[in-house]
Amino acid sequence: MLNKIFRIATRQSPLALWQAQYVQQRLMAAHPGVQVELVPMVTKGDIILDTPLAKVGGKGLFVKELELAMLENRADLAVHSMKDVPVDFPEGLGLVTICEREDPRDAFVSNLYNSIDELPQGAIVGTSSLRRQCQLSARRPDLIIRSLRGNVGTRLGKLDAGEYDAIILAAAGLKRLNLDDRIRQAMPAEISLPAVGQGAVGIECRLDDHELITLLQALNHADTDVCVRAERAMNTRLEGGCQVPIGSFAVLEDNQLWLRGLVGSPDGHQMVVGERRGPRENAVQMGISLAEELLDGGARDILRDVYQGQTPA
Ligand SMILES: NCc1[nH]cc(CCC(=O)O)c1CC(=O)O
Repeated sequence: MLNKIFRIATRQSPLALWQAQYVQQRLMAAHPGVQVELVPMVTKGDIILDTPLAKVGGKGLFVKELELAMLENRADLAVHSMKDVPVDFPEGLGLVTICEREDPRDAFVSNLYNSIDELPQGAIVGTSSLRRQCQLSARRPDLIIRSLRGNVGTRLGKLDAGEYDAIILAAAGLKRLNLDDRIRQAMPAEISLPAVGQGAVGIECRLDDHELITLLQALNHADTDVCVRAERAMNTRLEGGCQVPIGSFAVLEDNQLWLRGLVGSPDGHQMVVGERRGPRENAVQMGISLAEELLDGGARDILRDVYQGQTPA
């Protein structure tokens, strides 16, 4: 029996707290005697709420403060939605565990309509995700996409106040917060290819904390881990930040990995898609080769347009 306290740095949105408490409970249940505390923090991403994320420096805004706390030994681990974790980590920190994935799909949420296809001409849909906007507009060019930020409760509040006819949220967040009944349509990957890592929770810590890393292995979910690795490998090879609509989604079927990828323009006019099937051992290689196929198939031009001249190799 270990008598040790580990500290989880966490944001304070209901979803972030749910995820931190989930890891806290699972870690204590797996290792009797281990104590786990939460260290609640405020990040820049929580403060800047009025601007689309792509414009204020991206998803890293939600993790920097948590990473600093670990580097300065004010906390030992951080729990992230894998979707929000940038591809690079600061020196000394790394992603050591990926927990079992919740529903990876995007959820169509509305008080009036049951699916995107039911929306009337010119309906207003709330999302600040370029990936969701791209795929919605490709299917329904008539829709008006309006920005939507804030935590899950805030976004639902804006829908209920009548600011939108429908909004798109991650099914995983709604399910974790017991808001499943708000989901009108869990959108299949064919309609909305999810974001890299969507629905999965990952754990970051100091790479020299061998004791913690060993304890965390009990929470790792091998199948989710391999899927998210393939998705992240694709994203890394694309060198796409969050200014580009990118979807990447892997599933396992009898130990065969099926990885699908998408790069598009925000208006949905351009969309490059591809897929790979192969043994799970090849997850990372499949992600890289799919990214290269997408780049050659038009994604390089889309990325170039977005970044104006900074061509990925
Ligand atoms: N970008 C914010 C964010 N990060 C993770 C989730 C949901 C849970 C998940 O994907 O793990 C959400 C909300 C949303 O996209 O609706």
